[in-house]
Amino acid sequence: MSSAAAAAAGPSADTADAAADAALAAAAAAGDGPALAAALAAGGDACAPGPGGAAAEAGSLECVRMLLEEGAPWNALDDEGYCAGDYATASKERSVIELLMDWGVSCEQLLGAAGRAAAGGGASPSGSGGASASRPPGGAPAPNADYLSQRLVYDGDRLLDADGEAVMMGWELPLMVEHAKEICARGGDILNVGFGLGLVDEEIQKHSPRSHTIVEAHPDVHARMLELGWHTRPGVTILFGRWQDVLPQLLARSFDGVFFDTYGEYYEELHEFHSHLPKLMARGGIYSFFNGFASDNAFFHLVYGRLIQLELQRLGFSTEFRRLQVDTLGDDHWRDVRTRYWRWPWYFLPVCRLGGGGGGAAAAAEGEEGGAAVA
Ligand SMILES: C[S@@+](CC[C@H](N)C(=O)[O-])C[C@H]1O[C@@H](n2cnc3c(N)ncnc32)[C@H](O)[C@@H]1O
Repeated sequence: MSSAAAAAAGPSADTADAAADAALAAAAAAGDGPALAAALAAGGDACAPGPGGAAAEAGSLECVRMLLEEGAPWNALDDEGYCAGDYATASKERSVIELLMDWGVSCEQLLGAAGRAAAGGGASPSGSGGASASRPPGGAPAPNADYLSQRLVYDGDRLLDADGEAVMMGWELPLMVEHAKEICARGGDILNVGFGLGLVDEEIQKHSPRSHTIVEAHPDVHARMLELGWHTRPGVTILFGRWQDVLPQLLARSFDGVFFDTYGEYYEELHEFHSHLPKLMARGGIYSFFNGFASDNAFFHLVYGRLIQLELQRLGFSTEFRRLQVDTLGDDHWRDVRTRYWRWPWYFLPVCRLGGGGGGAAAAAEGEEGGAAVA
């Protein structure tokens, strides 16, 4: 703890200092990150004993900063499966949350850049039913090649892969209704990447866009689209192939609304897709994506939200997240599904506008549901 911080922290600073030293020593001895979570686990007791309040928070902040600077990973989980950010969130220590959030974002940015430079690297999974682990190293051209070559099963209101992983499920319909509403707010030409169950596409159709382009890579899904007659719908164009492969056709157009929801891809693929958006979209156009990154940990999920928000900001987008309520998903929802890929009662729906500015469905909805920036 710096002397300035110690002075500001008041009488509890000495105890906090001692606890911080002990936590730091423990972290150094263990050489791992769980000490960081452990330091905050007991409501911050290890960092800043006492009843809480500003002094305790200042103690926690300095303690966490020291641990991070000593190399404790920001994202290590303790035995309970929680990270330091989860504990800081639970005890509402805003400054500690901010520190961990900023640290996490910086680390992920650096890792991403390093991975890209090495044409490989780790990332976090995406996609509605994205349940896979980190992206395998080696920079394989199609990270979901296995998925794209296996048989899929349409089972009522869900689409499963050969391993029983859910590619898309009907419970997401209320989310897709809102995604469609946002990207169609300006009307015009709409692009959707990833058909799945066609939920978002059915919703897009209800907004009567001037044109509606759908990119889909899986042969079984494409066959389903033809079976359902999507190719005969007025204004609809189906591009069969990976979005990466049909990109030249997409870049020949300009879209007013874009939605991205693939399966078995990773943050790196989303990052790459984003890099094309300024060319793909008309000024004032609205972009959204299925926000399922790191959905097994609330804090990591928020870090990814911030990371993507910053990335889109650099590309000229303003991003806000609308918080939507998700119905309780009981056991019946997950019958025969290998991985329960969603566990939260909320969903942060991204609304990203090229060129910034307000208005649109998101602004209209803000009064109703309350807009939420990530963190
Ligand atoms: C989660 S589903 C999309 C669900 C859709 N939003 C809905 O409302 O039903 C993901 C879809 O993306 C497709 N997909 C996966 N990788 C792709 C890629 N690189 N390019 C285009 N489509 C892809 C999958 O085959 C799958 O149909």
